Amino acid sequence: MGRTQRKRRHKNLLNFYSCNNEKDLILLNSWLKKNGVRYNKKLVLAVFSDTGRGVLTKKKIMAGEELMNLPLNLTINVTSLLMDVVFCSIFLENKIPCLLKYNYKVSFQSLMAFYLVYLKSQGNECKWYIYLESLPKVYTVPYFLPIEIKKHIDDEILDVITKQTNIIEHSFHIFDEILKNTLCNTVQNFKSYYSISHYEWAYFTVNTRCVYMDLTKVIDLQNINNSILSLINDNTKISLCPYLDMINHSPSARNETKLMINKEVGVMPVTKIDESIFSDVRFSIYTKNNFDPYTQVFICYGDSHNLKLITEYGFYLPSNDIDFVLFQFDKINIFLNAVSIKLSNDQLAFINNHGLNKDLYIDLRGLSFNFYGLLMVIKYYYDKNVDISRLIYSAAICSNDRVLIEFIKPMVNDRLVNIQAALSKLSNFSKCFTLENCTNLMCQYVKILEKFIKC
Ligand SMILES: C[S@@+](CC[C@H](N)C(=O)[O-])C[C@H]1O[C@@H](n2cnc3c(N)ncnc32)[C@H](O)[C@@H]1O
Repeated sequence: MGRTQRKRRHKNLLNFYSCNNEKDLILLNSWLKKNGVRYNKKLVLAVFSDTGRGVLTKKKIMAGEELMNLPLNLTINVTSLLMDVVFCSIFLENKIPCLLKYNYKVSFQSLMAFYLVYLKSQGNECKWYIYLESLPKVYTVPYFLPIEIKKHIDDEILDVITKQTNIIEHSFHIFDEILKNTLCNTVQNFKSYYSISHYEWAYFTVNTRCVYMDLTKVIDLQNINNSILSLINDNTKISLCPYLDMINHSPSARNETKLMINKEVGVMPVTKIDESIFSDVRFSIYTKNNFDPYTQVFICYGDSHNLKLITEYGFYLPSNDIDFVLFQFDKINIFLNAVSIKLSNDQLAFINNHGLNKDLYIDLRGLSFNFYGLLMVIKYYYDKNVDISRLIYSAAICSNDRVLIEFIKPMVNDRLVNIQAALSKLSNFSKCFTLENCTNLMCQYVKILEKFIKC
């Protein structure tokens, strides 16, 4: 090993420690191997100072290399729920016709969460016990912040939490009623284990760890009327994949997944699926990046702006220049009324038809296209010298009309002052990781708005 290489390795070594001694992870590794997981020999689990637990490579990884692949029956996906006879009988043997009553009423994510609680309630008798034990015990999403802190965090963060709360409470109660009325008498443990806190944990396990998995090539999900899938109002394309879900996110990572189907399994009807078929189907993930020896391996989870990362995954990326501050159309209207501007019906129709009531935000580059277009409609719609439709499309090229920017600055300033006041209130609470994520994002909002006001 040359001097530069030794130095680099030493520097990287400072950023993590290995998980070799952690009981849960040793058990997880041997359980996965026993059940047919194949992962790149260069990879090991480690704890990193900046991201926590993740995956480290001991040797160089080149773009195009497979990171890991696992048999489908070692993932928790839609077929796992459908093949679980006892779980399905909770719904199918019930005092209420729940498939009808709750037709299209819950998301697949909620159903997966309910299934996870069911698995968890089985303790060490569950096939997934070792995997379930290796999962985080708590999540750092702001959903779990105490109410007195939530009162002061920014509206955008609060909006997401409110939506999450509605979904979680609504689906929790539906499943609660189904469980209370089931005639299946082998789920007594589950009945006493099922609680809002266990359901919340399961919901965020699914939220933070699921990967996209499209099984339409192997199962036919069309005729689902008499199956538990008639409850769901979205698609089933998410899955929990042990070990793969140990890989952390980087916005610059690029990767691809694919289903590897060995023998001709055809497209199975929902009613005919059985476990043996799926040992011949494997799920594989490839990276399109190079990773140096003794560095962390990342994949990309999708959107990387901090509002999403904080509220859905519980972490914050510093110096993230894709962050933006949203302004709701309703709030802009309130500002307009305060400065004695009332939009006419024609203006409102134009705004609706052009979608100018959505995606209204300011980022480090300034006003979004829609925000700028909306301001144009407000200011120039009745100007006889202006063709408003043409003008809006010119906004894609040039968006620095001082009249429009100066016009909106008081509203932007109000927003800035409110965030600063909220930050000052939040500074009185004792620090915790989740609160810090929120205040970091709010400081980022301050930076964006100050830059806009100063321009
Ligand atoms: C799919 S899991 C990855 C493994 C996880 N770190 C663990 O300990 O089990 C996703 C979670 O990892 C954490 N995470 C992922 N990427 C991160 C990053 N770049 N920085 C900090 N935390 C990250 C977040 O808590 C996120 O909810």
